[in-house]
Amino acid sequence: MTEAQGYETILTETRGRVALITLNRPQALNALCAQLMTELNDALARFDADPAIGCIVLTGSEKAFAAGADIKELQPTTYPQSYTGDLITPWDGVANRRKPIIAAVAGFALGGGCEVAMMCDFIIAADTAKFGQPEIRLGVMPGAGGTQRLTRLVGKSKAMEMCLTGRMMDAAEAERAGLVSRVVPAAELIAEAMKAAETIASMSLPIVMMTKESVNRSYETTLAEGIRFERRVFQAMFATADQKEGMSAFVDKRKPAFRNG
Ligand SMILES: CC(C)=CC(=O)SCCNC(=O)CCNC(=O)[C@H](O)C(C)(C)COP(=O)(O)OP(=O)(O)OC[C@H]1O[C@@H](n2cnc3c(N)ncnc32)[C@H](O)[C@@H]1OP(=O)(O)O
Repeated sequence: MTEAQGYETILTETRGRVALITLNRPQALNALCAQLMTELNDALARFDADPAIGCIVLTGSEKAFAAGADIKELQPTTYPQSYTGDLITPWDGVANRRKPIIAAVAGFALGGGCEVAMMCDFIIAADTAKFGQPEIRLGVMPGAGGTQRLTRLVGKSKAMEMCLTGRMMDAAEAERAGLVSRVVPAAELIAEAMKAAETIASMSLPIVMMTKESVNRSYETTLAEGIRFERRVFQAMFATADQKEGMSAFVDKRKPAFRNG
């Protein structure tokens, strides 16, 4: 079902328990202007809060997932405006959602576009995808988490090279480096991302959310703390009806019917 929500820079659609958000500024290669980020955040918050939605797919166009922050908007910004306006902090809304978000990337994912893709829980790339942090060529550096998330995903050497030279990585290199979970033919990108999202959305929502939170914890804490966190969350899962249903269904040789409780 396509929904008219009054957005101008994104399109939203729901298919069963999956929400599909498409960045929609084709004339600017989906450059991430303030309005687009506000609309994206609003849509993500709405789907995150909607109990009928179990997973979100975020995509762009064939030519560009997003070619970065909107350079024309940023160009006249002064330091006081940048500091007091805290321009990039609203972008954190993408990373702070509790339901899984899959980035389906075709074409350019550059600068802020690469950073938004990395804020998602995993990236499925079309064979046309190109990733890069070219900010240095504009006289700045990544400012929406790129120096941190890229380094954690691909390691210091490759992250340093990409941030210092602005070199782009193609889809095959991105897969080898661990930036993307897999590469698919461009014509199959949305179908593959939707299939993965439908699989996730068919699982128990509380268990999905606890799993996402636990994996993310590995970025933020020591191994010992992370394992303690995982242990507590794992123990709590035995208080859910879906744990009983999932394991009973296995024993009974039938498909589980999760009730998200
Ligand atoms: C600073 C922070 C926090 C984050 C950032 O993301 S800074 C931006 C980083 N991104 C870039 O530097 C990429 C900029 N874009 C390009 O280098 C090229 O557009 C390209 C290599 C992605 C594609 O080149 P192509 O020749 O195929 O297309 P263009 O004619 O260059 O672009 C078409 C159309 O889109 C406008 N465009 C592209 N990217 C941006 C952008 N990031 N911000 C604003 N506008 C962008 C481009 O100006 C052109 O529009 P006009 O025809 O109206 O000039």
